[in-house]
Amino acid sequence: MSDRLTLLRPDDWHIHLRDGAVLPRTVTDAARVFGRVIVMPNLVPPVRNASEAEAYRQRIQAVRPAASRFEPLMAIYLTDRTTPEDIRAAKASGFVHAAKLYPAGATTNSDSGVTSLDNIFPVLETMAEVGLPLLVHGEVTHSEVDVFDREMHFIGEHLVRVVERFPTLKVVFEHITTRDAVQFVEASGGNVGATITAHHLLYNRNHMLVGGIRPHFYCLPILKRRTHQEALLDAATSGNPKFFLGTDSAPHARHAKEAACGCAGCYTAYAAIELYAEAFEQRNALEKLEGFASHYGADFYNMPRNTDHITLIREEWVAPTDLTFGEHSLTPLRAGEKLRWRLLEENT
Ligand SMILES: NC(=O)N[C@@H](CC(=O)O)C(=O)O
Ligand SMILES: [Zn+2]
Ligand SMILES: [Zn+2]
Repeated sequence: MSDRLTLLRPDDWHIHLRDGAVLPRTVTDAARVFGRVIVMPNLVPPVRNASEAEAYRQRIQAVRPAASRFEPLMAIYLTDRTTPEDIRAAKASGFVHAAKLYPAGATTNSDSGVTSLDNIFPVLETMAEVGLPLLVHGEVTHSEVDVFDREMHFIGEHLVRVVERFPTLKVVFEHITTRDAVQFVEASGGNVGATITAHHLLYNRNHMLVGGIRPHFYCLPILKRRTHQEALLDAATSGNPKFFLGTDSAPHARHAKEAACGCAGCYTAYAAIELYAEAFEQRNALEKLEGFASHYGADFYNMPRNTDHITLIREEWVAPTDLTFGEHSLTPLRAGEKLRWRLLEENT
């Protein structure tokens, strides 16, 4: 097997760059490899419309590494008060590429999210009409539903209805974590796709809970049992273009994760493509990585694929234990452990 892997430059279709003092960290790490990223809008307050997205985009562009062609693709955050006019303005902006549905209370900074899907049906109608994809954090929020079952319940309770009612709406089921989600996406039309994170391909809930509770593996949707991890690996390495790369790299300062009530989110942007390469290699499917990482997302969003390349070499290195994160520090996923692939910095 080759020790060198050259890929068309990948894109990340789901990332959290945050804001303010931590932007140099998140943007520099993402721009190392990714040509374009879909920037999640769950700031406080959220990015709700084209003008807020434009201001945020400028803050991101201001910290791009010199000479970088890194392009942030913006998404707006749907609330109960989003209007069809907001959608039309977002589409007309040319830099907003999606709208994100956070069920209120489902995850980090989702308090302003949608309380009932029926509230946004006129908005979804307009999105279908103008061709703005819907990105979904697919978990129900009722307290009586077990946290491990929240994604599965979301499919039957909400997603089936949305896909039936708006058959031309493009929908991305974000950061899927279950076999149920894989099967739903496989069975749906070509307008329905899904992103898969590196951490859900590499880990299951045992990694988080056996031998001690490990807060840096805690994210939402939460890591599931191994059989679900296997279903995600099957989907990602299948060559089915409905499944594509979205890291969900979601940094929180170390003190906010190593706490009595720790935040959800794993930081993978510093080594994202290297982690995906490990997952694909475990399946002897490295030849499927380029489609997943560099072709299918762009195709789904009707954007041109990138034209330049990156190269990974098989060479072990040790992940940092500590990254600067504004005035705080950050523990990345895999901190202090070996990684099997390394990015060759000069590109081909
Ligand atoms: N994935 C996470 O665990 N957290 C994300 C929010 C999200 O994508 O749900 C975050 O913003 O921290
Ligand atoms: Zn989410
Ligand atoms: Zn996310």
